[in-house]
Amino acid sequence: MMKVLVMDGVAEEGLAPLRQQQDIEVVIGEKMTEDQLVEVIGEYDALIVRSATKVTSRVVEAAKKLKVVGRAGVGVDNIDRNACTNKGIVVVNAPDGNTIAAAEHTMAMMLGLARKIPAACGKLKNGCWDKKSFLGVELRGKTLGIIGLGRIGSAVAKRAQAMEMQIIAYDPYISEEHARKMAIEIVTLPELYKRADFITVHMPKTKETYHMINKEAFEQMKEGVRIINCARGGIVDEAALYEYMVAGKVAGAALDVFETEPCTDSPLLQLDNFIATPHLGASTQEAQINVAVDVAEEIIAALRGDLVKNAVNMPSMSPKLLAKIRPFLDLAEKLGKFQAQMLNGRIEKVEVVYSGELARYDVNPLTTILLKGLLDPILQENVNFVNATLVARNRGITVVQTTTENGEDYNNLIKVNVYTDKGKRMLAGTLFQGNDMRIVNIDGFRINAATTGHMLVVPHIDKPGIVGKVGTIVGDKEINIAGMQVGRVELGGTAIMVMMVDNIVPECALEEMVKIDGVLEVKMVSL
Ligand SMILES: NC(=O)C1=CN([C@@H]2O[C@H](COP(=O)(O)OP(=O)(O)OC[C@H]3O[C@@H](n4cnc5c(N)ncnc54)[C@H](O)[C@@H]3O)[C@@H](O)[C@H]2O)C=CC1
Ligand SMILES: O=C(O)C(=O)COP(=O)(O)O
Repeated sequence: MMKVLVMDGVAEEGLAPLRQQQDIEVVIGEKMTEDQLVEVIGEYDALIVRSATKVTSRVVEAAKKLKVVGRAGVGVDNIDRNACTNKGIVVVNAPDGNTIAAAEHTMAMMLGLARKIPAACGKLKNGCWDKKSFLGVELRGKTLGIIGLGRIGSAVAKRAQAMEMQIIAYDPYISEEHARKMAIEIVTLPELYKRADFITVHMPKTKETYHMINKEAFEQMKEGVRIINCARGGIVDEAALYEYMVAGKVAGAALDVFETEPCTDSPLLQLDNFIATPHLGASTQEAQINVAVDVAEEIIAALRGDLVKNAVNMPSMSPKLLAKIRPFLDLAEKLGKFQAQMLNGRIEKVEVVYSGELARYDVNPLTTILLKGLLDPILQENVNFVNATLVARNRGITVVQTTTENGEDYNNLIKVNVYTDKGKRMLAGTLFQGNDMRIVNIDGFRINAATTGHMLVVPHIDKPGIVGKVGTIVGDKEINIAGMQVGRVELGGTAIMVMMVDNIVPECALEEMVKIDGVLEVKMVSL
């Protein structure tokens, strides 16, 4: 039975797919300290959190069976991704489910600021009918500066356009074409600060974005600017914001997120023109069901060893791409595993060439799984789809990946050259119609071998008697020979024999074979 710990009040409706699994037990956790989580995490195979639970390196280290951490939401800054990656734990999020909720909350904040609704409401509830103090401004005709034009930023832009605002945006990672299609003007950050009446941020908290809205930024802004942060606490420097609000340069600010959460004692909370909500951007019924369902499906996929769509620490892919490349993933892993058993010496470089139809796809996931196949049998540590690239890099292995339209004689071909301190090995495989996986080349010798079972790979000098002698040794060990292939380039030169056998041939028999005159090397490969 696999156990999933669900924290932070993830919507029950969304957990139904998990509860339907016969072999998965769902445990709803109460709020825990780091120490408490460290104590219990060892029993769990999966953990689901929102933003409150911090999945620190200590928690990850204490995990014994943990395979996946799911974030029922977007931001994963509360999860130590590096620690998870090192340990081969998948981190998944649910990036689409709360976009509208966060965008609508941003609009609510903007309107609340423009019309001072919270302060007016508060005064009225205290028995004061004050019409004079709450003269507002209209959104129509104002310039909205959006920093971070991703899912939420774009959804905010669309809604603000309906309010007849002019939208300018700064996002160094999106194309101008994308912005132009949405009738948004891309500008530099200083220009955005200079022109915007309202500024809203919608990017992750990173080293780059931490305190991005600081004194220096406020200095460049318009008198009377209004600031909204429904993204992450810390993007706006709260001390600087307070200073510029008190000085009157910032006419109003609305924060849904704070550098330290929960936050109940910030001096900002004393200011009338400051609006705050306790990290409610994603808190709609709809969004909570969406993200819970999405994350539950991803958790099931990860626990079953299937590929997940929204992994944040490994190559993930759209269902469409996944459907296309899934059979190639199996082939790539087999090629890696095959090469691992053929190698002599320390791996220095892995070169993967994808050709034919493969040149049209994103082949990064193929290289990752090939590395997993290659490194997992060799290394003591657990190598998987999450940490394979990192493990290779940490071991100083150079990985080169190229694509070419020219598939030689095949519709598709994956060729792997592995360079070690003892030389180079080449292996190529293809997928024929009907997902028939084949090894078609070993070290330059053309063959046609299946990618399952056990095989003896014997490079030798092409001369009579060798195949028979190898076969006799196999037979003496009572091992059945299921099939055989010989690849050679020229008569009397070197050749390769691939003998399919029903069982693993013992080491002592391999030693006997190496002594046969003309045998150059003997490798036992099991796939
Ligand atoms: N308050 C809440 O409850 C919620 C907060 N969020 C937060 O909102 C933020 C945005 O979420 P999404 O739009 O879904 O993410 P996204 O990944 O679709 O968009 C983020 C955008 O920020 C841009 N960006 C990254 N670094 C930047 C930089 N230095 N300067 C300018 N732009 C930069 C990226 O290019 C990307 O276009 C995240 O931090 C997320 O955690 C999301 C949902 C709810
Ligand atoms: O999805 C996000 O990034 C959020 O910030 C939502 O946080 P929450 O799940 O409401 O704690």
